[in-house]
Amino acid sequence: MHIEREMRWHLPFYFRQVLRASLTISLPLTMSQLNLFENAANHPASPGLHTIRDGAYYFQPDFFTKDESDVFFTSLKEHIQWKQESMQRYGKQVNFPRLSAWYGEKGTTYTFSGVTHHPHPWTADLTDINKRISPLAGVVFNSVLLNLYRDGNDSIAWHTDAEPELGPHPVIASVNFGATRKFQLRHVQTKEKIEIPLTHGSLLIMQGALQYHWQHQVPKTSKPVKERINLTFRVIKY
Ligand SMILES: O=C(O)CCC(=O)C(=O)O
Ligand SMILES: [Fe+2]
Repeated sequence: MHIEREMRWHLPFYFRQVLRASLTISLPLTMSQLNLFENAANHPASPGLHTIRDGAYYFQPDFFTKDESDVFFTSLKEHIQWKQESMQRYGKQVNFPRLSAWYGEKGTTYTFSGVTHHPHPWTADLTDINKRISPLAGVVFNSVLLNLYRDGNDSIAWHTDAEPELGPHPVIASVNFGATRKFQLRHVQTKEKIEIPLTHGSLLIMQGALQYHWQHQVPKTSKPVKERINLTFRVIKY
């Protein structure tokens, strides 16, 4: 198992635990069992920690139960103050292909496309979700960006979340409710691609160096898909 030296120092508690556990449990396995174990772990969407080139991510397809996820979806859809954001491009104001909202502690402002966003205060749902995911991520998040993808025409283009507000080694936890959409990672140098279907109730934690070496996107799809809500929990330094 190869982990960059730089990353090893920044793996949060949970990742270190999982690494230790997976090393321990793999010891008594026979060679063929080990191969099975590794193949399963190599599937990008299998549950658990994935160490990849220049980074690591943790994925749990059913972190929230179906019932919990149904309740969160309905409640977030209704109570979040969804907004159509837009940006100036070639002298025209262009709408982003999704609705979004920014929530967090007072002071966790976030600047993108030259616009500084002030957060709405945490809601009960957001506090609940934060409490559930924080122990796994090894950090307590102080802000969350929400996106509502209304149908297959909504998307987010290739980008990284390595903004200066997030500090040098950001831990970002992505929580998903509603329709399954493809989440793609692309290595900046090698162009290697990893695809993870983000299912109803799934949790994806991206960590450390990953944001510097990999971009991510949720592409449009011509398949008929229902609405999807994605929450990316972040720690804003302020
Ligand atoms: O919808 C997603 O899964 C990704 C959202 C995202 O990358 C972002 O908000 O920065
Ligand atoms: Fe992102």
